[in-house]
Amino acid sequence: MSIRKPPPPRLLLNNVSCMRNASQVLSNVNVSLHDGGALVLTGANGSGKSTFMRMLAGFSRPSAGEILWNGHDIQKSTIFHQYKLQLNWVCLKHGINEKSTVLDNVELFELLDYKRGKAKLALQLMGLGRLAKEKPKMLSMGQRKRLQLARLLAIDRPIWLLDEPSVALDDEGVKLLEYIIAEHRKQGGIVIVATHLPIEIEDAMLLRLPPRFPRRMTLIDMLDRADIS
Ligand SMILES: Nc1ncnc2c1ncn2[C@@H]1O[C@H](COP(=O)(O)OP(=O)(O)OP(=O)(O)O)[C@@H](O)[C@H]1O
Repeated sequence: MSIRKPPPPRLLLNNVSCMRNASQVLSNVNVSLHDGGALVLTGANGSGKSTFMRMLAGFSRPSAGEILWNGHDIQKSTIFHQYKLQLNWVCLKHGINEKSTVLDNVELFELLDYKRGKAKLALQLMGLGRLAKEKPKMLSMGQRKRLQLARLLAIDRPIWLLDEPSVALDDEGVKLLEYIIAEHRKQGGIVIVATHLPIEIEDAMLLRLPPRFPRRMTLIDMLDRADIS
């Protein structure tokens, strides 16, 4: 009987460190994700969550260690080109074109990905169907976030990098976000979320980054000492 080797993780961070502006932000991070996996990244302000996401998206290079996709180092240019096409990225900067309609803002993303036909449905699912023909200036902050999430659904790439995806969402929006994450994982997608806000993601790995500059005093202690009343 032959024993089959388990498949390598789809994504592996092997002792990864990262510098920003000549100072060490991430040190010796190890993460392994298979299809359908999820990682929730938490930590204090400045602890390196966005740096982690930027590194995975290829905007920053690890200063040590390696990031492997399907067992290949993403820093190799031929691999990186293929790897980038797997990524879907949501962050606090909305990247919304104010001159186009809400629908065009999703369809443009589809077009860049040589896809079409899912934009309207994605907007409807995110509760923006009746705003599809409006300009983004008509959208609230939470609706802008929903527009970003509609893009995720429309272009449907396997690895989702979500930096603070629930900021500005109402309770229903957070439930929708949790729902689309769960559905994406059922299809074998991988989801990495950096967040300060609570989010329910079943069986997600949790990585809490240590604070970079531990505070000796909290703001409350300082106010207490100053005796402001
Ligand atoms: N553009 C930049 N150039 C140089 N250093 C930066 C830059 N942006 C952030 N940093 C540094 O990198 C560190 C990590 O920042 P990062 O944005 O990754 O933290 P974060 O955990 O996402 O924080 P937050 O919770 O506030 O969003 C910060 O302490 C900051 O000093």
